[in-house]
Amino acid sequence: MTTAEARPTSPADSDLVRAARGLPVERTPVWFMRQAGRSLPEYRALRAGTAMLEACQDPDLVTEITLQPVRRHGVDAAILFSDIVLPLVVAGVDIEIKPGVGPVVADPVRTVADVDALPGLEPDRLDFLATAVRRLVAELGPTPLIGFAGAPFTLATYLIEGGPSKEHARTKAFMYAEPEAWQRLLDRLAVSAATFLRVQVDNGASAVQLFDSWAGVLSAADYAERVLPHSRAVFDGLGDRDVPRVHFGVGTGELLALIGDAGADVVGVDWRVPLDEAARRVGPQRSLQGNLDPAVLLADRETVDREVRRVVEQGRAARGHVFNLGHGVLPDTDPGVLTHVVELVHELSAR
Ligand SMILES: Cc1c2[nH]c(c1CCC(=O)O)Cc1[nH]c(c(CCC(=O)O)c1C)Cc1[nH]c(c(CCC(=O)O)c1C)Cc1[nH]c(c(C)c1CCC(=O)O)C2
Repeated sequence: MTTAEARPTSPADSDLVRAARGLPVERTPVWFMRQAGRSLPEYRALRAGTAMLEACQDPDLVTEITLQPVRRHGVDAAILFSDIVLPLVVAGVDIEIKPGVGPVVADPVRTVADVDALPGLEPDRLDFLATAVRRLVAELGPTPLIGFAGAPFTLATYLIEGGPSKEHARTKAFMYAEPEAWQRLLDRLAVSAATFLRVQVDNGASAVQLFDSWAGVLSAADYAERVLPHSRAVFDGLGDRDVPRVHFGVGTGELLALIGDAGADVVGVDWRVPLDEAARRVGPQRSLQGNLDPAVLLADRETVDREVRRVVEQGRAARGHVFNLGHGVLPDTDPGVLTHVVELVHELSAR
């Protein structure tokens, strides 16, 4: 890269991949968790009449929905339109995503026998995923596609609670009461998450993100002993596939160093810890992703601009910075504000 006009010619040389590896970039790359979704009228139109988990298994819909925010906002990466529970659904677990609620499990995992009865994920059931990823990579050209999976702990919370929950009390109770079955459950979830990620990378995804959204409810000691080894197993399941690995959870301020140690090139940070402080906690060996509060996008333009500037500034303390929100785009976000944030981040960070 010698001139300011030089744009990436391949996903492997994109600002997203470079920032994730701590290499110099033309501009701070930006994408948004949940960038494909209800904030976009074109998404709502396309999804009308199709259940979420059906849409995720239709390569035409997956391709189109994944591309929508790339076209509209000019973000620096696409993220596959899918869901963390999809590997379970494909394996045969009865789960429904209820609009406005989240994943609901028909028969929650409550006993050791339930753990042992969980079906495994056969890779040959993922042809739809391979097809969608290949099509996307062809359409995206130099823009990288981020593949993802849910981490074992966060998936276990849905399986055990039976749906979304605040305290995750049943999950923790099971973790303490049945340590061996807990290990087996998280082992199995790690195997299927790794299978899901490998199909995405082997068909052309340029980076992966492991979502451990609810890991922040754990103490550092419990996380380190009872959860981290299984998340590490997911990353290890990628073998020597040379794509950057992002690891994200909400409320993980006290866990940031451990989240990195699980095998990440990039640690995702929510809005609670400023990025300069997060950089101190994570250390100089990893890049950071985040961390604008998604609620800021509902405020006035001055507030949005001030907060975006702050995040870009504080992000300079990190080895590399991928601009994102601290969690997913809220459904009532004005998509025009998202486009504005992309432009502003690029303008503030242009070399
Ligand atoms: C916890 C979690 C889930 N799913 C996911 C997580 C981890 C990220 C996070 O912490 O938010 C991951 C996810 N889910 C979705 C994506 C697509 C890619 C993206 O644009 O980020 C990703 C990366 C699509 C989706 N997943 C879901 C939607 C909304 C469904 C719809 O449009 O009808 C989308 C676009 C459904 C879903 N699925 C889940 C929830 C909590 C919900 C929201 C329920 C609701 O509020 O209606 C489980």
